[in-house]
Amino acid sequence: MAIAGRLGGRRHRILFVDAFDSFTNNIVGLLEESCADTTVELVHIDNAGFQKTLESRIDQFDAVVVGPGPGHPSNPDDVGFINRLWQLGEERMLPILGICLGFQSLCFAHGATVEKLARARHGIVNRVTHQDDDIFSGIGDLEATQYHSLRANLGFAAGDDHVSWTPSETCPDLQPLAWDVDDELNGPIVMGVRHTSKPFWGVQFHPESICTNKAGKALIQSWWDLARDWSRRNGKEVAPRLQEKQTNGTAHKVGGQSNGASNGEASPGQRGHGPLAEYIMSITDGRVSFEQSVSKTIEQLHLPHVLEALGLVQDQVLVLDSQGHPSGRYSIIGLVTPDKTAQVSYRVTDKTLRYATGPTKQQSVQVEGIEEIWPVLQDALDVLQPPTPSAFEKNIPFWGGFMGFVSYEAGLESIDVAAHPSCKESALPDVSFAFIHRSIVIDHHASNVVIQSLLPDDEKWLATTSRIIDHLSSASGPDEGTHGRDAKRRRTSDAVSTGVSPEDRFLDLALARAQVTRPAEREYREKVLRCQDFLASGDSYELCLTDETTIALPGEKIDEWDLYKRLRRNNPAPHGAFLRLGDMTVIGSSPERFLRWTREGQCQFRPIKGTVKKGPGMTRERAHEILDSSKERAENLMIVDLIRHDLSGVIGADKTWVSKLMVVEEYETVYQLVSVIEGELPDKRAGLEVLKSSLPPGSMTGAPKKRSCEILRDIEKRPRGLYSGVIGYMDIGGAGDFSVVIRTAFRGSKDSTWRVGAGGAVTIQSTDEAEFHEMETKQSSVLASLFQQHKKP
Ligand SMILES: C=C(O[C@@H]1C=C(C(=O)O)C=C[C@H]1O)C(=O)O
Ligand SMILES: NC(=O)CC[C@H](N)C(=O)O
Repeated sequence: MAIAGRLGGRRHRILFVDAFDSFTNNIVGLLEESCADTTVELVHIDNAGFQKTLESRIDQFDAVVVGPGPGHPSNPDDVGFINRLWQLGEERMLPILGICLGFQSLCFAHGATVEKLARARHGIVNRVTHQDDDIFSGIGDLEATQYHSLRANLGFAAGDDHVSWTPSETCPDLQPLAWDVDDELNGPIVMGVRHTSKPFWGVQFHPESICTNKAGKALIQSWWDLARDWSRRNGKEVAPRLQEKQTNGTAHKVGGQSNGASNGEASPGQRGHGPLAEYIMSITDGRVSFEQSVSKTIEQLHLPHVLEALGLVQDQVLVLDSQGHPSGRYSIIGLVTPDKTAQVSYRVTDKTLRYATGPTKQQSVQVEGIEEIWPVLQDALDVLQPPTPSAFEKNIPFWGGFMGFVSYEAGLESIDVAAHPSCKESALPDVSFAFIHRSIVIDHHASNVVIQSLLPDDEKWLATTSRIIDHLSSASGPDEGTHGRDAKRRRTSDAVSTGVSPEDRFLDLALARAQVTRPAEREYREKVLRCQDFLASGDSYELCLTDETTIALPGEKIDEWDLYKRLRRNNPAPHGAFLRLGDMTVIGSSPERFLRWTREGQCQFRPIKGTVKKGPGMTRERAHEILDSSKERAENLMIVDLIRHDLSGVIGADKTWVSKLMVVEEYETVYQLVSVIEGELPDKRAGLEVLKSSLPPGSMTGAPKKRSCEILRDIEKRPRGLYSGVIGYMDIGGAGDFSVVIRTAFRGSKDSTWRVGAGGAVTIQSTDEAEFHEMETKQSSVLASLFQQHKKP
């Protein structure tokens, strides 16, 4: 076996062939971890350059791993050049391991039919039966995750209900090595094979999944040992190359351009400072003040009172509001200052970046043909980095910087999926941020408030703001923003004592004339069934189907702030948002954090997948029982594996871990299943790179992400816009925090129609009826909150 000392820093090379799966980087990480002294290099199945010179390029590798992916091995678009690998001549032969689609393609090339399962197995964790032989030798009991719709049929006699360990007449060259024998509906499914004379192996399951037990890693080690043995015996050892080891799990890309998603490839970055950074600096004549901040302890502070007292609710403003939810700690108010606050926006349809100060739009600048907006934002953050961070309250997550949102379609752009053509009709921005100099951060746990400004000579504003807040905290009543046991009682008493205010009466009058258009049940259920056709054919493992409800209020002047206060009162959630930014107004109460990163370099995703509605007869215990079912767990597992892939593509699999797997959390109207995926960033700038590389949020797409988004676009036939995007901030100190835009209403400032998206993950185990009701539950958690003065007890 290769030992580091003998190799003297030289490394073996494994080629990973990526069929655009969403678990690729997890496999790359597992290979790096399991195969000593090895570098993994990645090529996409459609890489034209690589295909042209495949034979000579393959010679430079010790082994190949052919990965999973959507589709069927008989479809050239799904497998690209994979089928050619099984035809390599004697002189080019090398060890190859196929995983899932790669396994199916091995079987297909050797005589098997690849057919649909009676019921697809996505996110199912099950025992794999093997004979402790070949690559399964010494690995112990194997529990493995499966993500497949198709099966390889090696041609054992129909009706044969017991497994075979010898080749069949149809596939004489393939020896079965493992089976899943527990699925009554599908019967025994072959889970592993080896070629009887060539160094080809394949497994139907996913050894890299978070729910595959440690035998998954042992299997990869065992394969690598056999692969190395074969190479030695056949005089095929490639001289190990002298190479830098890359971060585990972030494979080098081979062979130049591919037609696929960027998959975490580093963007070129900019030399010097770009026009946006210069522009923001010019607003303050190149001066930035970092030291002015006032911190005070307050007992009771009601966020709406702060905004109202400061006169912020009628103009442009950004509020990230934890809405008094026990798990939300901070609320952040970003102030838009006329002629000082740069507002930056970008639309995917015209690829034009626009920026201006404040709503006056004087000095508006347009930059066309923008390739990527992310380096432009990073550049501006770099310029404004505080030189002496110690002058700031360390615990305050936002010191100043960009606050705003990114739409679903901007996320599609980053994975190279074209938006639905009707997107062209929308005038709304896909990326919109304001560079916030003045902000107020309330820490509801520590009961303090910090008033901050990055503007030079801003003492007067700090003093005035401070005085107003002082006055409020001494005068205010019970606080919605407090947490802990009393929070709920206080909220309720606050609500009850409020009675019917004039604002509420005014809102009711306007809302009574609203035209609400909801998704039609029949059509939604048909869409669920269409999704399931794609799940059954192997094109997707999970599809987060969504639709939109519209609330048209033609001719009605509605107070958006009053509407928002209703939403936060009736449906509080930790990631509330009230944004009046550029041409958009947003009111939301999202329960889901997307991604947060700290200045110290920790990052965290918190996907929600699995929802149970509260109601008569639904106890906490019953909700736990339902959320513990294989359907709900499968939904969640797929997203956890997907996010592990997204994150490790940037920071490496060895810096990525899952700290919570499928825990039940309670919200106002639903119970949800939540997981937490964490990582360690190499530097401050990596936060933005992780954000960009992980959009759109996996919990809103399904897996594999790219193919699933294409399918959803063609089924949903509408732009999702801000819904399914993210809202949050990136601060100058290097921290960031974004929530997933769900349970949210938004509209363009010139539109009289509010849009409220809602949906849920469709899996093969879903029923169209239940999916429709899940979508309705989520949609009505927003609608009912807007239309009712107070939530019915
Ligand atoms: C699609 C929505 O929610 C997403 C889907 C969930 C699910 O399928 O259980 C849960 C939370 C969100 O990630 C929505 O709220 O509209
Ligand atoms: N995970 C996979 O590679 C899936 C392979 C194939 N598309 C199937 O669904 O069976």
